[in-house]
Amino acid sequence: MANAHKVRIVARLRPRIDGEVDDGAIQVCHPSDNTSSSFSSASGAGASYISVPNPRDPTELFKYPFSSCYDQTSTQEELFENDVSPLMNVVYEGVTVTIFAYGVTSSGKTHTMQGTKGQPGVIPRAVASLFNKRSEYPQFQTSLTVSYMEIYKDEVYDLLVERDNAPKLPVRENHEGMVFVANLSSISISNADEFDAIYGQATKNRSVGATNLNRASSRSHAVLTIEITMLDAINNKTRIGKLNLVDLAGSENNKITGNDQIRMQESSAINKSLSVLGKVVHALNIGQSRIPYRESKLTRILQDALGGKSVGLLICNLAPGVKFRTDTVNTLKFATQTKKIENKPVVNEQDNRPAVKPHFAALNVILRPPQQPAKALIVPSEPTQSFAPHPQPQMLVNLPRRGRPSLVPRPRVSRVSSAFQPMTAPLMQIPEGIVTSHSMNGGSSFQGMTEAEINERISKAVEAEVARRLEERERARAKEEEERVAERSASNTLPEVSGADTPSRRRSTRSKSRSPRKEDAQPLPPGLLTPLLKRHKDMDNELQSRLQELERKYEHGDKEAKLVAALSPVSRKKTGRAWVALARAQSEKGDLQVALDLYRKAETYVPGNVKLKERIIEIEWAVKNERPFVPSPKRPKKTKAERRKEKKCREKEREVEEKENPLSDDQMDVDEIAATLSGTFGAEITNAVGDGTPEENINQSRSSSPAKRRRSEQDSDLEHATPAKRAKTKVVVYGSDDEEPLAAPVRKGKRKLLA
Ligand SMILES: Nc1ncnc2c1ncn2[C@@H]1O[C@H](COP(=O)(O)OP(=O)(O)OP(=O)(O)O)[C@@H](O)[C@H]1O
Repeated sequence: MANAHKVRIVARLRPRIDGEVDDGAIQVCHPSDNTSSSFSSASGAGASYISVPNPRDPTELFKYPFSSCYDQTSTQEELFENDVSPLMNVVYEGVTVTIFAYGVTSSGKTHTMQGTKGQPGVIPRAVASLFNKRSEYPQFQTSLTVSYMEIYKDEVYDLLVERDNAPKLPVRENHEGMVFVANLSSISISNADEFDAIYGQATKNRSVGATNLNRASSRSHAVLTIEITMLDAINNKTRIGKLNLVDLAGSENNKITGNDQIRMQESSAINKSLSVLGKVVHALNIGQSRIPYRESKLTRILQDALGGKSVGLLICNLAPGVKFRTDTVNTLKFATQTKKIENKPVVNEQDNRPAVKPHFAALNVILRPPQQPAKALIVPSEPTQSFAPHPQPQMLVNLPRRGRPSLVPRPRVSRVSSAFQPMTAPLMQIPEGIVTSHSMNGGSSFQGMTEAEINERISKAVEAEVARRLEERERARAKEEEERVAERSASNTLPEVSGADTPSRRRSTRSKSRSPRKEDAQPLPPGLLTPLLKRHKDMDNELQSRLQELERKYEHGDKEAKLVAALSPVSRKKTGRAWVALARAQSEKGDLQVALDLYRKAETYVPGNVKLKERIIEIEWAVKNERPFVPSPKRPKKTKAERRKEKKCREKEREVEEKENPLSDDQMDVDEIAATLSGTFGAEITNAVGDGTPEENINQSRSSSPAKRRRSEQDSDLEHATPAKRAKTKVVVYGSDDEEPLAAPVRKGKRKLLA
């Protein structure tokens, strides 16, 4: 599955809840569907769409077509069967699927994802479906694990451990660029009931609080991951499918949530992370080279679902209330942009057959990490905390190395069903020591080792290698010397036969002795050819040993390339630097050939370094032409003042950037998100108004600026507009799937298209 796959978007409008003012202005339209179905999932020109009046201009109607649109009467079952169930097969194909619910606070995200006992949502249905589907894949021995985390105030917590003891978990990236949450626990589950018990308990750990808008408002983003490991014993392969179910916290307008200080802080974190999500989506859409995933933990963790290797489904939840109108428009604009994002899903499958090639013994000895004791099986429903320094890798390493990092934490402790043994074969055919660490650690190449220990091992490896090379060089020199002595003694003998020992004479004598003319053929004195024959033998030996050396180097080079790939960028740089230092020392000593070898070695670790390339070319030239190497003069070091000046310049640039982009403000609230989204998605958005009661509107208009009052009036114009007035609207269609404007129902010639 290497083709691009766009994120699928479905919209769901929830029913009105008690005390809510619903003016019926948000409509779910199914133009190609004349039946009274509560949803439609046609695509193309006849696609269903959500229509919303522009909160600032009642004569304008926004239309948002999506893959499926669910109205207020839709059921949990309909949504699951129509849009979620087909993705369960994709998980069984070994692909990561991410489903996330997005919407303003109280729009029904938790209801859709979690549901209630009577109306179970996407999560319990998906897990039940995954268990049911096991029988459709009899070729696999299947095991399922669950992990569950929340991102609360931009910190990650494990929901499978007691809330009081839950530490903040770090988000890390392994050398494959895959993002994972370190030390996140996961539990093996063998049936849906077991899952329900664990999920029910874990959900109680989630941060929930009451606001004016929702009695049980989620104060965090929750990410539940189900991982299926499928062992194909016949073909000796393992496939891993993942399902990420994400219930995002809702964006909030603090003017109407009535939040206290704690809620305000939560709200600020929620809104900030959502605005970063908006920025990421925007950056992906305009093809920016830098996607700001790192600006929030949420986007880092969702990285794979946004332009990564997974299949994505966004459920866009909408609230019908008048007071949510602006936020609803923002939600729809966000969804419209998200549907343009293309992912490149890949199948996570690995071959378990053991590596054929022998291991690279030397590096293996030096770099092999300490052996870890076998990990105990973890009893389901009793999540234990592992303190292993490094978690399991997130995805299989035989995946293509390009592409964006993976989403979702792979559990730090492998919990396997007792039905079969865990995978034991290395995941990649690279030196054993490296493979072991690589395959057992998500974040580091060397299991259980600190950076200092890794560096120490690297330096030892480098030193050993250099010592070996120097020794070799010495041996070669001694041999050369021996040859020279032998040659000299041979030429000392020759004058007895051929006269004075001038170089030209020596040359001619040698040529004569090699190809004697018949007429010159004379019996040579006994023992005369012995040194020459010895020399030939030596040359043969040398040639042979050089060939062997070459073969060894070739082999070594291959291993080394793998070693380089297994190191983190920092370790690569450090190792490169160590080689350069040694090379420089050799070049200063005048041993250019050794220096050249060492520089070349350094280059394998830092291939893009231009200076290093130049140095190699210079030394190569010097060696080839037997000239002394004179290094090109060093660039003068920058003074403190110059460095300070440069730093200031950089800071100034950053400030300008931040000014242009107000999203970096931690205290951002929903108004700012609206402003950002308006910039991002091309329409002007106002602040949300109150709940529409006359008293509140009066109070609000008294306290607000004239501009805000004007907007407020326009909003209320629309709210109280008659259907006839609303019918006299211009229509703006956002992000139609086929980029064709939908037919405008009214007001000919006044249609605007914002793609
Ligand atoms: N489709 C629906 N049918 C019936 N009731 C619904 C539906 N969707 C939501 N609700 C009700 O609306 C209220 C708010 O829903 P919910 O808590 O799921 O919103 P939310 O988007 O998760 O909010 P928050 O972001 O604040 O956590 C709940 O009382 C829920 O039962």
